Amino acid sequence: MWGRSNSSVRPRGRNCYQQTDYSEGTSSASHCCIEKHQAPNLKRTYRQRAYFVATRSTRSPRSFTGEDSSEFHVHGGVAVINGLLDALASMPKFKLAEPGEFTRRAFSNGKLDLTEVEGLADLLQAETEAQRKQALLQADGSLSKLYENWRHVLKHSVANLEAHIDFEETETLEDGLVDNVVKNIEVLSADINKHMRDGRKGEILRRGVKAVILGEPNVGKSSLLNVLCQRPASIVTPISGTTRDVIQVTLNIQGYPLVLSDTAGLRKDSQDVIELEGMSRAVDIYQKADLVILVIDFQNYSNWCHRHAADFKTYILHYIKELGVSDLINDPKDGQTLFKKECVVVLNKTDLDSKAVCDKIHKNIVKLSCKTEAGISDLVTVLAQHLKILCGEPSQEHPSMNQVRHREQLLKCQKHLQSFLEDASKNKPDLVIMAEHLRKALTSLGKLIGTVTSEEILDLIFREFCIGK
Ligand SMILES: Nc1nc2c(ncn2[C@@H]2O[C@H](COP(=O)(O)OP(=O)(O)OP(=O)(O)O)[C@@H](O)[C@H]2O)c(=O)[nH]1
Ligand SMILES: [Mg+2]
Repeated sequence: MWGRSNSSVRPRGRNCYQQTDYSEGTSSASHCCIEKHQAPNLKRTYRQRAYFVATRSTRSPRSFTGEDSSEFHVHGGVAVINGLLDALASMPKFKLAEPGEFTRRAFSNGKLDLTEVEGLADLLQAETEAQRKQALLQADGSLSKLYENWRHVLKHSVANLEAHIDFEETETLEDGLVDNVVKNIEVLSADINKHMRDGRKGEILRRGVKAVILGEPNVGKSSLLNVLCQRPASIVTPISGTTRDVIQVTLNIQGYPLVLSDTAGLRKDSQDVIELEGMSRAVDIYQKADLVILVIDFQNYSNWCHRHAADFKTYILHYIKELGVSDLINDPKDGQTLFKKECVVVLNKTDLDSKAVCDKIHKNIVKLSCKTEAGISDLVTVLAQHLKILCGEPSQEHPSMNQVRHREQLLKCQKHLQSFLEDASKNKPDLVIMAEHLRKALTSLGKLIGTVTSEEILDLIFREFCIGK
C-alpha cells in the first residue's frame, strides 16, 4: 500500500471552471468519480473510477495563476490519480502541466515578478529555517519592492532628462533639473553598491555554507564528521592516511545549512600517489570553502608546546605551515584577525590528556573528544555563530540578493550608472548619451525583475520547479 491518503489535481486555464464544475449535485462530503476513456465532459462521466473527496473552484483573477482554476481533492492511490488524469487528458484542450507551468502563468499574468518566482522556487527547496525565512521574504516581494523603487527613480530620471533634451530651447523648465537627476543617480548608485557589498550572505545562505575539515592525518577529522552527522559517513581507522576522497554531508546547524567536507590529512613527506591526489583534492576544497574547521590532536599540541616552550598562536602558525595552507593566515599588517577565512580551531582527543593542561588553552578554541563526545555541543554553538556571520539574518528591511543572476544584472546596471556619472562630470556633457546610459541601466533592472526577459532565461528559471507548481 502507498502511504498517501489524499491528493489534489488542479486543472487551470480558460473555461476549465465550466468544464470541471461539479458543484451541482455534489457537496464536498459526497463522492463522485470519473470514467477513464469515455469522458468528453467530466460532468457526465463520474461515479465509476476515481472518487473525489471534494472539489473547489477559483475564478480569475483571484487564483494563484490569475486564471480560472478548479481543484479536485481525491484519494491518494496511484490508480485513482492516474484515472483522473487520464480522464482529464481525454477532454479537448486539457494537457499535463510542465514543471513550473502554473508559476510561469502567474508570472505572465503579472501575479508575480521574477524575483518572487525565484523566492517561491527557493521556498519549495528550503531545507533549514534560515533558508525558509529568506525565501519567504523574497517570495513575498521584499527584493522586488527594493528593485521596483530603484526602477522608479531611474524611470523618472530618464523622463526628466528627455524632457530637458526635448524642450530645453522652447520651454521654461525647472531650474537645476539635470543637477537633480545627477544627485539622484549618485544616491541610487551608492545604494546599489551597498546592497552588493554584503559579503554574498544571501547567496551563501541559499546554497549552504561550504565548510572543510582540515588537519594532519589521524587527528580525528573523519571521526568529527561522523559525530556531527551522527552516522559513519566516513571511514575511521587508526591508520594514518585513511581518508583519500572528499566525503561530504549536509547538516542543519541551528537553522543554518552547512555542507561539510571531510578531507585527506595533509602531510609533507608522503610519496604515495593516491594519498598525494587526496591531499590535492583537500586543498582544492579548502580553497573554495567559506569556513575552515582546523583539527589538531591535543597530544601533538601538548608535546610540541613542552618541547618548544611556545604559546598556542605560535603552535597554530607552525601547524598551518606544516599543512601547506599558509594562505589561511592574515598578513598581520592587513587584518586584525589571525585567519583570512572564518575558522574554528578544534583540539580533539582531549580524553587522552589531563584536564589541567587542557584548561590552559585559549577560550576561543573548542576542546572536545570525538570518542566521548564531550565538547561537541560547544562546537555546534561556535559553528552556529560563524554561520550567522556568513549568512546574516534574513530581514524585510535589508533583503539580501541571493542569486548570481541578480548580481550580474546589478553589476551591469551599476556600470551604466557609472558611465552616466562620468559623462555628467565632463565640461559639456552630452545629455542624449547620458539618457542612453540610464535607459540601459533601466533595462538591466528590468531583466532583474522580469519586465524585460527572454524565453531562454525563463526556461532556465522555471525548469527548477516541480510539476504542479
Ligand atoms: N582517544 C580518542 N581517539 C580518537 C578520537 N577521535 C578519533 N580518535 C581515533 O583516532 C584515529 C584516527 O581517527 P580518524 O577520524 O580516522 O582520523 P583522520 O584525521 O580522519 O585521519 P586520516 O583520514 O588518516 O587523515 C582513530 O583510531 C580514531 O578512533 C578521540 O577523541 N579520542
Ligand atoms: Mg579521515
